[in-house]
Parts: sequence; C-alpha cells; structure tokens
Amino acid sequence: MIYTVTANPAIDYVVTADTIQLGTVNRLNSSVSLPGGKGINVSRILKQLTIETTALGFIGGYTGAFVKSTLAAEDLTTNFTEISDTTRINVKIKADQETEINGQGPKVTPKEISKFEDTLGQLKPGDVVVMSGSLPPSLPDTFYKDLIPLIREQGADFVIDTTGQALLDTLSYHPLVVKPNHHELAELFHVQLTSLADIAKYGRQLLDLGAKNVLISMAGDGAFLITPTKTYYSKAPKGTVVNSVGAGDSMIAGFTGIFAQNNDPVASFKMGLSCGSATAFTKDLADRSQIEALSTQIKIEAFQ
Ligand SMILES: Nc1ncnc2c1ncn2[C@@H]1O[C@H](COP(=O)(O)OP(=O)(O)O)[C@@H](O)[C@H]1O
Ligand SMILES: O=P(O)(O)OC[C@H]1O[C@](O)(COP(=O)(O)O)[C@@H](O)[C@@H]1O
Repeated sequence: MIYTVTANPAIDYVVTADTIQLGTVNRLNSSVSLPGGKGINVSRILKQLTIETTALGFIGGYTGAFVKSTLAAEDLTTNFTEISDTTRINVKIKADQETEINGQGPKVTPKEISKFEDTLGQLKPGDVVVMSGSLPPSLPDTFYKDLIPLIREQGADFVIDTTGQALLDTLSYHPLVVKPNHHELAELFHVQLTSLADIAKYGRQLLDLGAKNVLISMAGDGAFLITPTKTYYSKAPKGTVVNSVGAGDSMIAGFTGIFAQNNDPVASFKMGLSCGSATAFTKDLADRSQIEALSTQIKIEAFQ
C-alpha cells in the first residue's frame, strides 16, 4: 500500500483569462475547482495506475468537505484527520503567464496532530509513505522528519517531496526517492546550474547524502534519474502544456508506484515521465489512457 500524507490539502481553483492586470477588474474565460495538495495528487495518479493507495492528512470545513466528496466520487480511499479549521483554497491563474496564489492553510491543534499520528499506526512492512507539500503554519518545520521514526519502526519506506533544509534534513534517513526540480537543486547547494553535467553532478550529491534514488525534473527540458550505479537522462515528451499544476506530483506517483512493485528504477523513471508530462498536457491530472499514450515517446539514455 502507498500512503500519501498531505499536511496542507487545498481546493485548486484553476481559472483562465486572456490576460490579468493588477489593480483592475478582470473577467475570467473559465474556472474549475479541483481537489489539490501534493499528496492527494500522488494518490489520484496512483489510482489511475490501479496501484493501491490511501490518502492521509488534515481536512476541515466546507472546502475540506468538497475535497473529500470529490475524491470519494473517484473511489479513492482516504483516511483524513478531521480538523475544526477550514482547508485552504489555492488559485491557479492561466493567462498570458501562469500565476499561483497558494493559501497558508488552517490551524491544526496538538490533539489533531496526535489523532493523525494514530492513522500511521496501520503501516506494514513494505508499505511506502509519500510525504509532500507545504505545512500549515501551526505545524512545526520538522513535522515530516518527525514522522520518519514512526514509519521506519513499522518497516515501511518513505518518499519526501519538500525543498531546502527540510529536504536535506531527511536524506540521512534514506528516502526511496527525492525529486527536486533543477531550480530547487540549485537553491539547495547555493549554486547556479548552467549545464546538464552540473545538474547531474549536484543531483548525485543528494544520493551521497543518503537518498536511495534521485530524480531531477526540468519541466519541458527533460529529467535525470540518478541511482547508486548509474545516471540516466530523458527528454520530456512533446505536447501542448495546458496546466502543469500537479506535474511534479504525477512524476513522483509514477516513479514510486512502479518502484514499489518491481524495484526497477529505469521502468519507474519511464512511468514517472509519462505521468508528469501527461498531467502537464491536460486540464486536471492525467488519466490512464493519456499516460499510456505518452510512454512510447520516452527514450531513456545513460548519461556520460
Ligand atoms: N512543459 C512541459 N513539457 C513536457 N513535460 C512537462 C512539462 N512540464 C512538466 N512536465 C513533466 O512533468 C515533470 C515534472 O515537472 P516539473 O515542472 O519539473 O516539476 P515541479 O512541478 O515539481 O517543478 C517533468 O519531468 C516532465 O515529465
Ligand atoms: O505542481 P506540483 O508541484 O506537482 O504541485 C501542485 C500542488 O501543489 C500545490 O500547489 C500546493 O503546494 P504547496 O503545498 O507547496 O503550497 C497545490 O495547490 C497543487 O495541487
């Protein structure tokens, strides 16, 4: 079973407009509300791949009720911890440029945190816990890191998708995979990355610091997979980008889902790329047929 932890779920309110001008009234061409938050996105893609998953996290209020009922309609298994405050709304504007306005998130009380920790008591050896996305302001910065001993005690593995020091702090616990994009990688090491060779070199440092596998995504410019024995590169499939929200989460879902089944990092990378790009080329997250249609385009090469 792959459990996802979304500490800060959201409604993703995706709107399109020809142009957006600050300081004036803007009229939209379209709008849609989607269940959002990084772990939830991972679970939704796993469901498309018919890989068993349960979404965990904190949920509350009328927005939380929307997220829960939308996921239930997709037949997605959830075991959220109910909170008394209200789940956030994130606004994703698709105009001449893509702009995101993400809420801070609700207050989570110590009692709600301990109820959530109880939901992790059901883990079994071989399970994987994917922890991703921002933390609501009332949770400590170490929230994800503090869950790792609990996960490990039960023989389960973990994947973490976060950035900066919070990511570095978890590497010595050996996450199954980490996936910074190339901008996040540059920020982690306070460097400018100007060539593919540089990106691969700094990506490998995450492996040296403890990650079992490293993905470095570069949106339309392809991605790296770095394993203990080899570095691989693939171009991104070609297509028209419609809404790239959730592309990174889709990549993590594809990689983790296949890796949990067969431990094959290259097959997992291929699925990760197919899921990421299929999501970038569609309004919501991709469905299974869109993912399968892209997989024939992907050519993975050994890098140097
Ligand atoms: N413009 C794009 N064209 C093709 N694939 C894309 C595009 N943007 C994202 N993807 C796919 O989604 C994956 C993750 O996207 P990326 O933007 O790098 O992640 P994040 O959202 O975490 O920053 C990429 O490796 C790629 O497979
Ligand atoms: O595009 P990505 O990185 O895969 O993540 C998209 C998801 O992350 C969010 O932008 C939330 O991100 P944060 O938790 O970091 O605020 C959601 O609104 C969205 O569903």
